[in-house]
Amino acid sequence: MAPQPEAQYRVDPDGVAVITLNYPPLNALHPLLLRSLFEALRRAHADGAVKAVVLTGANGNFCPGFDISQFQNPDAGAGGGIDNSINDAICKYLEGGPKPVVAAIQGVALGGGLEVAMGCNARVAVAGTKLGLPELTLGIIPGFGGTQRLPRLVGLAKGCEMMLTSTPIKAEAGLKLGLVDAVAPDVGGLMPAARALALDIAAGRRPRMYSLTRTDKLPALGEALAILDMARAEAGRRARGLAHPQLCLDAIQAGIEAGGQAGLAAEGRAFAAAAALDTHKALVHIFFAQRATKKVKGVTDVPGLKPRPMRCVAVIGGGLMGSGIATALALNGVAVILKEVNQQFLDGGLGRIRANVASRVKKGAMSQAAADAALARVTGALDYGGFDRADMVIEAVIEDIPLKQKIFADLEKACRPDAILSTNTSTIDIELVGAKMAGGAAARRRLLGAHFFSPAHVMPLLEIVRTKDTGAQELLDTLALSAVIKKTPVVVGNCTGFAVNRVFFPYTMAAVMLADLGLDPYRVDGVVAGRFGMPMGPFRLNDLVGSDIGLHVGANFVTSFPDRVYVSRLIPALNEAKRLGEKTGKGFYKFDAKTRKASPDPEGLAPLLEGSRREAALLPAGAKPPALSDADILDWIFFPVVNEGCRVVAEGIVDKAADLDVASVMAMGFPPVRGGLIFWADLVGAKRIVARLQQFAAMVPPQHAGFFAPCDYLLQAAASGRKLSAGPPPPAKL
Ligand SMILES: C[C@H](O)CC(=O)SCCNC(=O)CCNC(=O)[C@H](O)C(C)(C)COP(=O)(O)OP(=O)(O)OC[C@H]1O[C@@H](n2cnc3c(N)ncnc32)[C@H](O)[C@@H]1OP(=O)(O)O
Repeated sequence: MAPQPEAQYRVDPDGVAVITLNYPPLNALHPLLLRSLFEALRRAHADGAVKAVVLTGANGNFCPGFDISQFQNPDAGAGGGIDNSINDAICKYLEGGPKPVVAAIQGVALGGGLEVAMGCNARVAVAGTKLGLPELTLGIIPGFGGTQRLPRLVGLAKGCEMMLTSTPIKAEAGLKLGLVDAVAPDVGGLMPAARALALDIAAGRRPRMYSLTRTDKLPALGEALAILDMARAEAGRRARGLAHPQLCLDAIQAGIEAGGQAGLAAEGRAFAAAAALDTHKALVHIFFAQRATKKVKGVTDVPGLKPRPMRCVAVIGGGLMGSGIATALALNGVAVILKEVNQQFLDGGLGRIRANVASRVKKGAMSQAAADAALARVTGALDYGGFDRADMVIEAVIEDIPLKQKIFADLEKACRPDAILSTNTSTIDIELVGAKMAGGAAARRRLLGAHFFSPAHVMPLLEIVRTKDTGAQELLDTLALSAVIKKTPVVVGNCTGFAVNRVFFPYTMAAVMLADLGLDPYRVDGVVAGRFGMPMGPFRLNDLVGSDIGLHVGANFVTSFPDRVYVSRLIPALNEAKRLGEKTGKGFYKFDAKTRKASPDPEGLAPLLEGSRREAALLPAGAKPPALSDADILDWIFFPVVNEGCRVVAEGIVDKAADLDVASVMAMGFPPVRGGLIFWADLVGAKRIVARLQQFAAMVPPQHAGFFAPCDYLLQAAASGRKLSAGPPPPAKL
């Protein structure tokens, strides 16, 4: 039976009523839990035997905030049903009731969880507890009084910073700032400390504090307004064009100018305004989609199937990818064998791992002792001796099919029969990689793709590629490993480019087509990055990846999907001119030798563009480039991407459409505020996308029209009104 939200109530002999939030796993504030909490508080205030109240959480945790699933519940109403009645109840029963209330916090107090705690008269937290208001990452603002109480407890500048960055702080920092009143060194010390504090307040031995009406941490009005102005400018810079950070600051400002109570009313209005925006829906979707990637049909739901520990992983190839993968493993407690073909390459790979780890120490992300421990987990190897220790192998050599085939044939002999054999290829068919393995079905069970994104120790996604033969056990083990190394996994099917690269090949091709039509590449990049919110435009991305790699990878798509690729002279011309991008100092852009900063290079690019345009002949001789607006440019580039995404969904390459949303956000930088590729496409509407694709197809010579041809899945959605995110309809019953 599903757990029921409940605030448990008991009164101890010392006169302390203990109210325990209980809603597994983490005690999120479901509306029923809130109702039960206020009911328990009413009881405590009415009970003559109760002197004081301690509010705590079950399941080893205090509270991660309002139950986010309520935002997706159509019966809950707008904004999950949150209205000012909750703020009124916090004021009446937590902060201002007849008995003092002390929060006893462990695990996390986030969002509404921290807001409830701040509504108490004091807070005690276990060392290491995380405290924060991350609502902005969900496209909303704190709605249980956080915009008012946090600045009054920690100061205006710090409060704004905590809300705008959504970054939690630890209890120890909270003590220094005044967010908590005491820190218990361990869980055992929590309840006694909270109980003693509550009784002290009840007996008048300690003052009873009301954070909503405190002003001692607030600066004078002029200074406060200057801080808010700065915060607005910073929010504008960080969250380009987004409304909810500004709404959050509006609510804070209202409270500074007119007092906490007026601030609560303003907060309610600002919350409702933020909750009505698509940004909020998109970010909530990404929150759950990201967690759902870990649940894979036929793998994580198989009764009795348990992940095996991956204690030692061998990485073959110490280049940029291999050393990044090895770094990610070593940093997270996994022993690594790094194999290279000669001492010079091995030294290079080990050096890169050292540099990756050192940079984390330099940034303050880890201690030198932890860095030393991570490096001690890495062993270099020039042959397969010792590979019998490996629970898994990740091959990360160059994209050369015969070389990979030889490696996998060798691995079959060198590794234990239960070891997982994986390749980090970004495009090559996994079955082709394992084609020379002798072991038949048993060998094919343990073969899979483990596709990392560069730099592998930083980028958060791991694409796990299954063939039709990959075993559920091996997939489960790899999913578990991804959790150990803190990557979000997406399990995908085997095809050219898998999910991520396949969906994004039209991104560059559509952009190159625009350049061949006479549009300025720098304008295109500006629109895609500045207006749409990608981290960089397609031409700048080409320079980051390298024109040589782009050409090589692009060739795979030309072979696999000849009906819908756009082949131009432009990228080959860049290769011939040695304009490979950042690594040669020039590509579409030129790069400062010292700072590596990119700047446009229209003169250098002009001859290449002219040559490519001439050869492409997309326009009749002498015709002017089409007058495309910024919105047209975005449609031109992203609708073919959506179209390919629809094919990926329809073919079952992803388990569910939301997996593609997560993959597009985490690997390609698709703006999370748009909810990922397919979520965004549903907001735009299949009908409009089809109409635009057909319009674009008519603008180019017939031999290129296939690039824009809508796939069946998209056409059917446009005709039926079915959501693209719904996945392929089940086969009709005979
Ligand atoms: C009015 C108010 O101001 C509005 C709000 O409070 S909005 C909510 C604000 N709070 C947040 O944004 C915090 C969201 N949660 C988190 O950041 C992380 O879950 C965490 C840091 C608490 C824990 O992280 P981690 O240990 O990696 O576990 P994680 O997998 O994320 O969560 C465990 C489970 O709890 C669920 N969960 C966590 N927080 C939740 C929440 N606030 N509501 C509903 N479910 C939640 C997750 O969906 C997951 O469920 P699953 O096992 O079924 O997939």
